[in-house]
Amino acid sequence: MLLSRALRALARRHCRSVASWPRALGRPLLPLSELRPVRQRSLWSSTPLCGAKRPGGWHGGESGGWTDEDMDYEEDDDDVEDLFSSYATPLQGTQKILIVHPEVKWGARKQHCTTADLQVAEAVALVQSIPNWTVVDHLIMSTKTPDSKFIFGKGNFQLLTETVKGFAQLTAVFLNVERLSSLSEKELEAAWGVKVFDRYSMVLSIFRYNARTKEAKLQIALAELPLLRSKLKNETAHLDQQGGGSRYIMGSGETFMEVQQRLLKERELKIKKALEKLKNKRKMLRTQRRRREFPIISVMGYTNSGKTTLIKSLTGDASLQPRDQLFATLDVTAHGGLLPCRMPVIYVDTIGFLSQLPHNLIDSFSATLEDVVHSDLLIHVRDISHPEADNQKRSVLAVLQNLNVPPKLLESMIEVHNKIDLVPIRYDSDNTAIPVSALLGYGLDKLKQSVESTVMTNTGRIIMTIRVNLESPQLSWLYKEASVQEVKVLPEEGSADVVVIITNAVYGKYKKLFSK
Ligand SMILES: Nc1nc2c(ncn2[C@@H]2O[C@H](COP(=O)(O)OP(=O)(O)OP(=O)(O)O)[C@@H](O)[C@H]2O)c(=O)[nH]1
Ligand SMILES: [Mg+2]
Repeated sequence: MLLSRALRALARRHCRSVASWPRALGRPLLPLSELRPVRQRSLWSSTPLCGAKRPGGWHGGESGGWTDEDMDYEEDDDDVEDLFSSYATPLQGTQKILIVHPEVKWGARKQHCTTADLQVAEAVALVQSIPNWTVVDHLIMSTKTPDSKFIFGKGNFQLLTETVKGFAQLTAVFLNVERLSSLSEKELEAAWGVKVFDRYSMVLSIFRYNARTKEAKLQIALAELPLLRSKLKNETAHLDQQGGGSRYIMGSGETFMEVQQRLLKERELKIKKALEKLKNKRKMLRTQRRRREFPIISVMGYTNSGKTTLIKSLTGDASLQPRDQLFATLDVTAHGGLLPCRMPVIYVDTIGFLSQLPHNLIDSFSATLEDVVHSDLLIHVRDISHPEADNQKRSVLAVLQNLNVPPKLLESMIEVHNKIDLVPIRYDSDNTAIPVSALLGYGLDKLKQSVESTVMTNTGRIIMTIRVNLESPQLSWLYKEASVQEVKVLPEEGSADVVVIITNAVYGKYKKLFSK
């Protein structure tokens, strides 16, 4: 690694380089060549449901409202592309990035639950999520003034500037802080002569790279608005210094600042309106699923914990593409599966969580997470081999709390301890959590049993035997409205004993229709 003389001095005196840190926290990342974007069009995948017969209307049915094409597209695609592309973080080409992690050693801003090394490791994994973005080196540098314009004290900042300038090929610096003010960003870029990222703009770049659907693109466009607003503030301040920012534009009755603010407001309204339309559509899809009474199981957890891999193992859906990459899944997709009792269920794959994500970034994606709130069961997937597993759990639970998930749903949540194949000793979870390896298929039977019993309880379903008259439409009605498990024909009596999984409401309807 190319270390300038200044950097070596700096590393010796003021900071620790973590160049030896294992990639992606101990697990080798996939070669970059394998990290290509793959369009995930898997909602209601056409993969057979573990060899079972699809229930009527499973793949579209009479209402035809079951595929992600429905969420995907209408006449105003051009508008969305316009909103998405008119402000782009620099994605093209190769980026060679120096990661700088400001470490606060004392006071209220000190992070107690984690270490600087682990935070740097996550920053490395973030950068490496985008193909052709590489980490040139990473530094941990202490600061007593993390909120100041230059983040570091004068001496450290000077040394850091020399270091940055010592890297001939460097294209960007990633300062591992939640959010830089646009003034700081501008001044740091001026001092270092390269692009400067904070966590907000880094995560947005990854989102941009992975966004495929209209909804994801609009959410990103919304999340970029605060950046545009603070940039505008800076530009106007700069123009004001030259006496231009608050001058009226001829004939318009508005100043430059006012025109720009108005355009941003219009943009925001347009994005929100388009998102609202999609939200209504999502609601409609949910209602349709409900009408068919398939239980919905949302699989959520920290990014890269193995959510997509787990759903792939549970459903056999070959179209799912798990990747060793942060935020590989940006769009909520649904996948049909069968429980051991052969009841069809829907597994919903969700966007991963990340600690220290600015609130408005989460807010922009909250519509996507609404499906979580409306599920019948939550599965929390944790990468138990990860050194930050406990902190990750805390972050996930904090976000769930903010989403106003009903307490009953939270209490019945199943915790899955994934990646046990990476834990060197025999793994036994210390509580009710279920240890699995989604990749190798360990522990899945126990998980399915637990999912089945919790889904039954949460949705008020029961297994019962109903005697039906074979001359009446009772049996075909049950096939349509409930989940028929077994039919034992009694030829002499012209009837059959039918084992069904049925909700109380549907059983009530059955009795009303067929009891004499
Ligand atoms: N060794 C091992 N690797 C696993 C296991 N489960 C998932 N992985 C790997 O972990 C990486 C991330 O898996 P994903 O399923 O994409 O994780 P995710 O939670 O969906 O990630 P995001 O969509 O980015 O939030 C992939 O490289 C998987 O192969 C497991 O049980 N054992
Ligand atoms: Mg995923």
